[in-house]
This record gives sequence, structure tokens and C-alpha cells, in this order.
Amino acid sequence: MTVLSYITEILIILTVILLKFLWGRNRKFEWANDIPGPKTLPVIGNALTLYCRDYEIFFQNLMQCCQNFPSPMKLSTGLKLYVIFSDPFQVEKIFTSNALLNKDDLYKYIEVFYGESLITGSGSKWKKDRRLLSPLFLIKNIKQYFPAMLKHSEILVDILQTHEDGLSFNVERFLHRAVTDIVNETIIGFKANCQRTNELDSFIHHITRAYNLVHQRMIKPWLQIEFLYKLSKNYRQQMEAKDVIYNFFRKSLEHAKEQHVHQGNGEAVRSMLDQMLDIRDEVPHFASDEEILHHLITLFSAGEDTITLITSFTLVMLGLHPECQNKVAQELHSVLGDDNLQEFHLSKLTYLEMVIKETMRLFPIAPLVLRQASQDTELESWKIPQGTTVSVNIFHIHRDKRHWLKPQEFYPEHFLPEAVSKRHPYAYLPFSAGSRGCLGKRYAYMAMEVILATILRRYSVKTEGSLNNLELSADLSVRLKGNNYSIKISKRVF
Ligand code: HEM
Repeated sequence: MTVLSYITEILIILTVILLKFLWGRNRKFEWANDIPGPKTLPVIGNALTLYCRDYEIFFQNLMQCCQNFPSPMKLSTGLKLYVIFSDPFQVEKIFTSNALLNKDDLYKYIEVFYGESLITGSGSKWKKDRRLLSPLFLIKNIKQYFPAMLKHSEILVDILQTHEDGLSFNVERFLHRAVTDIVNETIIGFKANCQRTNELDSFIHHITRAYNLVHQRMIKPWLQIEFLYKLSKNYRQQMEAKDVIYNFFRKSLEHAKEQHVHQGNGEAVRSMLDQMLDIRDEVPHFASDEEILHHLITLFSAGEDTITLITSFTLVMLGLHPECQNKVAQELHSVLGDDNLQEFHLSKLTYLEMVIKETMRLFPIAPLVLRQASQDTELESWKIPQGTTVSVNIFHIHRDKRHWLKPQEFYPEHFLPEAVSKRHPYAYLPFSAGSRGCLGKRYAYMAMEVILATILRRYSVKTEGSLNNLELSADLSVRLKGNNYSIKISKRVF
């Protein structure tokens, strides 16, 4: 064969690949021709709006676009089209569609840490894992973790004593460690005390770094090119973080395997890891050691960052709204008196629950969730081709004046039963919804109520500034700019 025929052959192959790509792109983009969205530039679409150096600007740009267009609206980054829904009726159809159960390709960057587990997985593996792990999150199982939640919350309030001087401090740093201890003890069965010791400092540092690296990869397209990424500093840091995190969980797994007695040996509390080993005894193909590690890392991260952020936000909100804080304090006083907090008290703390719900309305952990069509499907009049990304803008729905009396204010009365009954159930989605909704919702409520009740019985909280001046940022979760949840505390006097 001559050089010329080689070149011709290569050109033909490249042309076929290009045509296939353009056809696929057209098919994915065409169905959305009539959907409105901000002006696009040739080839790069809205990339200049979406790819920003700062997380704050990225988040502001995205939310601004969504405010200016009805639901759905579209954005593109050249190769990828995002159709973003924010109407509860449409969102209900998305969250209940069997064709829209898969996570978007972007989640594959989390797989470095989570493997193919509950949050990242799709198809039959995800279905099997979800079915087998769901019983672990039933309230009758979660109740056994109440004492550990209380113990670490009490350590936290003792540590906070050093801040009773009335000076501002970032409460997130303290909550992060308390929640790490709670999640480690209940999910992994690892009894550490990272609130009082520095034994987990390296682990905590690398977990935080891991979230950051994953998010950078999700929003910076040049980091998505595999061979370039492998040459980058981010890649080296990712591998270092992965080593530290995996070694930590591997040690817990080895220890649990050594101690494992099927269905327990009568001791009161069984960690979720113990119970995963029980499942494996009964369903041998449930998970290899590596897959159990993926479950542990997933549950740790899903629980730790979220509970830390929502409790931090709640304290900031109560510090800004003393009248709401007084109501919480009065409720705690009338339900508990001088008694120790017990599990059965929690269902009586109805105003505290409304306060937490309102905090999650204003600051939903996942501002957007992304799903990918596993087959061609229809949504109202749109024919959505397989492989298309469909997105739900939870942040926007939570601040839409059509569903909320005071959308931009902190108003726990949004969650009075009469107000809830008048609202579409898909107008409030802090835990997402449907069969891919959050598995840890009950665990999260219990942990958040225990932590907040314990803090608020002992301290009153003050926050400088106002709700309107809080600057938000979003990486994998919505947070305050600089992750700074500055409050002042003083001893509560009744
Ligand atoms: C305030 C606390 C929490 C909030 C606001 C929250 C929110 C969410 C949201 C919005 C999703 C859907 C994400 C998506 O579709 O991309 C989700 C999924 C999930 N969450 Fe949570 N979460 C919280 C706490 C927890 C805890 C404590 C655990 C476990 C210990 C947990 C475990 C999970 C799991 C396993 C999934 C994946 C479910 C699946 O796809 O089958 N979460 N969570």
C-alpha cells in the first residue's frame, strides 16, 4: 500500500468519526431548538458564562440565566447541551421517569473516589445496591445511632466554651469535626475523637481537597482531557488524596472483618459497615472488598459534608433571626425541661424541624441535579434523545415566588402544615426525590436535630450582617463564600 492510500484511509476514518459525532450532536441539540436560553457563540455556546475562575461567579451566572428564562431553558458548552427544568410539574415527571434514572457523565469524575456506588452508579448494579442497602436507613435501624450523635454533640458544646467570650468564629470548622466523629462511629464503626485529637487531621485535609479537585474537573473542560489531566498538579494531588482516604477506610474494613460476627453478638449498636458484612454473608455477590470501600466512602462523604453545611447554615440563620431562635429555645425548654435529650423528644421539636427545612430551602445542598436519558423518551411535548442531559434547578424552585410566600426571606412558617398542603410536593426538593432521592434523609434529620438542639440549649447565637448580604458559592454543594460561617455565642439564660 502506498503512503497516499494510507493517508486516504485515515482521512476517511476521521471523516466518518466526525460525521458520526456531528450527527449525534445534532440529534442531541435538535429536539431543544425551540427551548429558549441565553445567546450562544458559535462552537463554544455559553461556555464563557459557565467556565469561570471563581465558583461564586459560576454560580451567580448560572442562577442569573435561570431567572431570566421560563422552564425549561437551555445552555450549551459547545459539545454538551443542558436543558434545565424548574417547574414542579415537569420536575415530577423527570424524577419519576424510568428513562431518567441514570446520572450524567459529569458524575464520572467523582468515581475516582466513590467507584461505581450509590451516588454515581446506574443500571442493574445501582438498583441492586439501593435495594440491599435501603433497610440500613430505616428509622428503626437509625435509632441505635442516637447515643453516638448525642455524645459527639456534647463534646462539641464543651469545646465551644472557649468561644463564649463573644468574639466571632467560624463554627463550620468545629461542626465538621463533630460530624466526622458521628459519621465515622455510626457508619464505619470507627471510634475516633477528631474533635479533641489531631489523629485524623491528614484524612480531613485530604477529604476536603478531594471534593475540591472533583469539582474543578467537572467545571474546567481542559481538566477533562485525560492525558493532559494526568500531567497536572491536580492529578498528583488527587492520587495523594485517594491514597490517604482509601487507606483509612481499608483499615476500618479489615478491622470490621476480623471482628465480624453475623447478625452481631448481642452488642447494642451495629455500624452500617457491620450490616454490610451481614448482607454479604447472605448475598455473596453483593459486594467485593473494593465495592464495600466504595460504599463507605460514598456514605461518609454524602453524610459528612451535607450535615456539616446545613447545621452551619442553620446556626447562621438563627443568629440573624433572634425571634426564630427564641421560639426554638422556648420549644426546647418546654419539651425537655431539665431532662437529658432522648430520641423520643425529637419528634416533638416541630419548630426546630421547620427551621432546618427553611434553611435547606434557602441553601439546598445540591442546587442542580443532572440526569441522563438512558433511552429515547418523552417529556410533555419534547422528544428527548438517549444520552441527553436533563437538569433540575432545585435552587431556583426553592426561591420561586409562585410557591413561597416570602421567597427571599428566612420564614420557617413556610413549613406549617397548612402551607405545605397548598404547595406542589415537588416545589421542595432538598433531598431530591423519586427512586434516586437521598437515602440518608432520616439519618440526616436525626443528626442535625441532635447537634442543633444540644448547641442551642447551651448557647445563644448571634450573626453579624443580613441574609441579603450573604455571598453564596457552589462547588459540589452550596456554601457560603470562603466557607466562613461566622457566629458569636454566649451562654443561654432562660
Ligand atoms: C442534610 C443532609 C443531606 C442532604 C441535603 C442530602 C441531599 C441529597 C441529594 C440532593 C441527593 C441527590 C443527588 C443527585 O441526584 O445528584 C442525595 C443522594 C444521596 N444521599 Fe443524601 N443528603 C443528605 C445527607 C445524607 C446522608 C447523611 C447520607 C448517608 C449517610 C446520604 C446518602 C445519600 C445517598 C446514598 C444518595 C444517593 C441515592 C441514589 O442515587 O440512589 N445523604 N442526597
